[in-house]
Amino acid sequence: MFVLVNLKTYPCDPVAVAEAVRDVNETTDARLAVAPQAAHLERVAETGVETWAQHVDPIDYGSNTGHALAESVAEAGAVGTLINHSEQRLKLADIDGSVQAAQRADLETVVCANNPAQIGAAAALGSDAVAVEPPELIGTGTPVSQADPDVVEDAVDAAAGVDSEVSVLCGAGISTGDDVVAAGELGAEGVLLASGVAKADDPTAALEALVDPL
Ligand SMILES: O=C(CO)COP(=O)(O)O
Repeated sequence: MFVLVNLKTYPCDPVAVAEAVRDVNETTDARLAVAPQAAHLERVAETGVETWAQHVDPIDYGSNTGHALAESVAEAGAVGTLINHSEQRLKLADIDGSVQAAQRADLETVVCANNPAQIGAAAALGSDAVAVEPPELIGTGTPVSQADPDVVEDAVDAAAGVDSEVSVLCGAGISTGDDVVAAGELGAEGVLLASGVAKADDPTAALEALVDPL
């Protein structure tokens, strides 16, 4: 299972969480990575953890003030990027452009979507993976894999119907090892999560509990 920890703009210490992710990654067959804010990418990547960006824009070098250029994200140490997170939604054409920008910079891509219908559209854009995250469950602690298992199964079916190579992650409310196991049983190859680690008093303990049953 791929466990991608999104730090959003939570007021956690990104380097401390990155070190926890790096260290727990050494103890498990699961693949762990962390997605800090753009301003923290370099410091996080220097820990040696697998580092992802939270977003890249559908742009190239040039006059694009305030945008996230895929090449700069990669130079800062990111090896992959989220695109179209529920908190950073893009138009379809811009999702397509961001996937192409990320691929130009050799970044792995996960395109997020709110529901299985959007997953089908996202899977058509050539990303490495798609992630279904029902917005109403994000940050609630109520896991999508248990509260709304149909969403995960339908997302897996929708992606497979478009591109059998694209892997499917799920996210929203995931915070325990049981949640991750349930996601896997529904066909997801990984999970996206945030508050369960970024807001934990002890991120290492939270991560250990997440991967323990895997
Ligand atoms: O948005 C998410 C991950 O990208 C999910 O957030 P939570 O894990 O806090 O529900």
